[in-house]
Amino acid sequence: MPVSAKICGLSTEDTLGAAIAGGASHVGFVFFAPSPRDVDPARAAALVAMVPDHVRAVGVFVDPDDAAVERAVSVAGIDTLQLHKTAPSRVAALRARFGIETWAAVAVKTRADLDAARSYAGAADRILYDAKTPDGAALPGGMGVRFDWSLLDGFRHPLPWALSGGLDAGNVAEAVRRTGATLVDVSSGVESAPGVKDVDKIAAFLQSVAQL
Ligand SMILES: O=C(O)c1ccccc1N[C@@H]1O[C@H](COP(=O)(O)O)[C@@H](O)[C@H]1O
Repeated sequence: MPVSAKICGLSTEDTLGAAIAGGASHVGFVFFAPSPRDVDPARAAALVAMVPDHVRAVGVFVDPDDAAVERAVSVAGIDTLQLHKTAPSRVAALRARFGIETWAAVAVKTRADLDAARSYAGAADRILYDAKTPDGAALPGGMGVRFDWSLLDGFRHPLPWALSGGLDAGNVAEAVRRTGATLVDVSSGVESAPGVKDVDKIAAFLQSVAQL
């Protein structure tokens, strides 16, 4: 099964170009002020304008209000929502209102955390399994934390899904082998510092994925 990749937290033309040239299926833009990757809708619009039709432009949000999503969709032109810390009813409401593909992030540390995935059946189009970040952390994602991939063993996924959390060029092959993921998502694993994407790391990650 071919594996595709999302490069998340892009904020510059050169790193977005590296993601597209390297074969990313999805590119992500973070709309969350506390994040070092936060982009405003006007800046995101300039970047999304570079994204070819075969690559999806994903907006990453943390329990957003309608106005924030409206700006990202209508001004920036994102075509997929990635929602962290957002209740199933709210995910369903945003998906219905904006009518675009919608992902629900499920933060995983223990097997019990996977139960949350079932509550998104019918509300989201895809589950993004991400590592739970430490209590009190500034961000619910994008911190390079990974979870125990064996927790997914035998789990009956209620929806199509993707894997994220602490992935990088060196571990993505093992992550895919261990979990069977067909879509992987990386942010800090292709950075030289928080919020600073690295074109060589992006290329290396996408090369690792292309070899799977
Ligand atoms: O990247 C961020 O700043 C961010 C902020 C708020 C919610 C999610 C965020 N990132 C997402 O986190 C995962 C994993 O990131 P990492 O590879 O472990 O650094 C990824 O899906 C990002 O989209």
